[in-house]
Amino acid sequence: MPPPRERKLAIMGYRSVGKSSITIQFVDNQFVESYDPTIENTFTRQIKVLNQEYKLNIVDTAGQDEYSLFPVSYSLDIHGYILVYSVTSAKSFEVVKVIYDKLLDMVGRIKIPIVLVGNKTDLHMHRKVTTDEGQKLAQTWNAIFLETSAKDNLDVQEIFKKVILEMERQDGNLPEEKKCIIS
Ligand SMILES: Nc1nc2c(ncn2[C@@H]2O[C@H](COP(=O)(O)OP(=O)(O)OP(=O)(O)O)[C@@H](O)[C@H]2O)c(=O)[nH]1
Repeated sequence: MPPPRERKLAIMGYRSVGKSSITIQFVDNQFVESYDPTIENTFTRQIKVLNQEYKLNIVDTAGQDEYSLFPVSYSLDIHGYILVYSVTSAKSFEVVKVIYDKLLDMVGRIKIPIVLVGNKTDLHMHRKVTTDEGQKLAQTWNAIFLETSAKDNLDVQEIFKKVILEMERQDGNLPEEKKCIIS
């Protein structure tokens, strides 16, 4: 067995979009209904993707708004980013765009593994951001897009698998997706 590859991820987004809930659902398989604003927490979980073990260190960051300075520490030694908004909050969708722009400025690289996540899909009646809007934004970033519910544990694991695959792809360890096959 090859040794686990250690990778560090940051999960960012506006306040109360479900960053901690996604992380805790992934690490502990549980959902907490109460709201406790995060300052900063780091979680660890090992996960196997394509026969390779990964030790993920996940930095659950404090909620940001459009005026927050992008913390310099989140631009160093982070292998991938999970940018979260809530499908019930148009404001959180606007803020995630601002965070993305700051991220690009700080990191100074065009190619960064990013997964854009629209969380809280279980709250159908309160939806303010359509799937199409999320998908289009991710396309402009060349990022991966997922809608999730941390409450229902819907596609939460997928976020972390996708970010690992994207890291490996950008490192040249996976073949580019074939868009067109001519035989
Ligand atoms: N219905 C529903 N509620 C959710 C979901 N995810 C999170 N919540 C709730 O939303 C509130 C905020 O969740 P957190 O996970 O603390 O959000 P956060 O983004 O970490 O918040 P900050 O630490 O302030 O940045 C809590 O009351 C959660 O229970 C979800 O998928 N569905």
